[in-house]
Formats: sequence, C-alpha cells, structure tokens
Amino acid sequence: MITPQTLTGMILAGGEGRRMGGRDKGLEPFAGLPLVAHVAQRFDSHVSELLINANRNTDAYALFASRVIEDVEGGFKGPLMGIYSGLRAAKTPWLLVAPCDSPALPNDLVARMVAGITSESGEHDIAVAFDGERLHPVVALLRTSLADDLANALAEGERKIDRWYARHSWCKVDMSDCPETFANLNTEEEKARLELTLGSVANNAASRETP
Ligand SMILES: Nc1nc2c(ncn2[C@@H]2O[C@H](COP(=O)(O)OP(=O)(O)OP(=O)(O)O)[C@@H](O)[C@H]2O)c(=O)[nH]1
Repeated sequence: MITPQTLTGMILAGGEGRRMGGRDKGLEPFAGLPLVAHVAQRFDSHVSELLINANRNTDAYALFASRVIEDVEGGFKGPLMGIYSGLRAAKTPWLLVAPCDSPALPNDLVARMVAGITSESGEHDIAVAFDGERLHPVVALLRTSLADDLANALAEGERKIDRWYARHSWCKVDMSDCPETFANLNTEEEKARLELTLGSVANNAASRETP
C-alpha cells in the first residue's frame, strides 16, 4: 500500500524554458504566486518529502520544498534525466512527479495517482496521468527501484519518457473528468491566456489549502 510515508513528491523544474525566452518557468508569477508554489500545494501533507528538481536558481526554489536537487548529469538532457535524478534522491519506495508549469492540476492529484496504480494483482511499476486524449508522461508515479534500469536506458541514449515507461509494467490513470487541469504554460501568450481562464481555479485552490 502506498502511504505518505512511502511516497516522495517531486516537481520537475529543470528545463531551459526556451519558449519563454529562457526564463526559469517555475519561478514565473501566476495568479499571485510563483508557478512552482501552485504545484507544491498538490503535494501538501500527502508525501513524506517534497523535492524540486531544478538546475538554476536553487536558492529561490528552496523556499517551496524540503530539498532541491539538480540533474545528476548537467547540460539540460531533458525531463527523463530529471526523473532519474528524483528516483536516485528519493528515500522512499515511490516517487510522484509533476511539472512546474501546470498550475491547475487536480487538488487530489496524489490520491488519484495512488488509487490508479493499484490493480487487482498489486501495484504496477509506473502510473501515468491520462486526460482522456493524451498521456502526460511528466505526471507519473514510479517505483524508485527503477533507478538502475533508467540509468542504463539513459546511458544507451534514451530520452523519450513514454518509450522508457513502455518497457515496464505501467498503466494510465484516467483523469478524463478534468482534462483542463493539465494545461501548461510554455509561452508568454499561453501564460497570459491561462491566467485569465485558470488563474481563479489555481487561486481558489491556493486559498483553500493555505492554513
Ligand atoms: N530536470 C530536467 N527537467 C527538464 C529538462 N527539460 C525540461 N524539463 C522539465 O520537463 C517539463 C516539460 O518541459 P518542457 O516544457 O518540454 O521544456 P522546458 O525546458 O520547460 O521549456 P522549453 O525549453 O520551452 O521546451 C518541465 O517541468 C521542465 O522543467 C531538463 O533538461 N532537465
């Protein structure tokens, strides 16, 4: 059974943000808070430790997590390297990953992912969020014992997250009831548009969960 004691959360914030002029996306303000703060709230009290995977501005990120970890191998090798770095850093058997640029993820994200990975014969090794049309490979629950296997895949040059998932016992977690919560911000224009449509959703969640 996956409990908060056996689960580490990690926010992926290690990208270059090229489509946003190279800015550090996780620290961009959105509806009054840095993007990363919205995502951090989804993990509140549901995990034993929250990590942020970032390759820049690590002091700024430290305000929002228990630990900030950089990619094991630098040079912006992609999100699969970030996931690997989290699998290595986590002290628990399970790691739940979410991206820093999706500020409206479901408030019950952790419960949904944990319920979704469990099958009649036990747990799969990996569960991936599915919005009814698309998989979201950077919203995933994984066994941390996969770290060695991922190290080998990365050494072979693998960079595609879903292709690596497909080598394992994996499942989709159906979130087709809330596809809009997966909206992410890649450009200034998307940020401005989503701030109008999703800002209130994200803000309401924030004020509900702030003690
Ligand atoms: N650790 C790590 N995370 C990454 C890397 N590249 C992207 N990510 C993360 O993966 C998720 C999806 O990233 P993208 O939006 O595809 O890439 P990005 O670098 O943020 O933005 P672009 O440069 O505009 O593509 C985000 O949470 C990123 O922070 C990387 O090289 N290392």
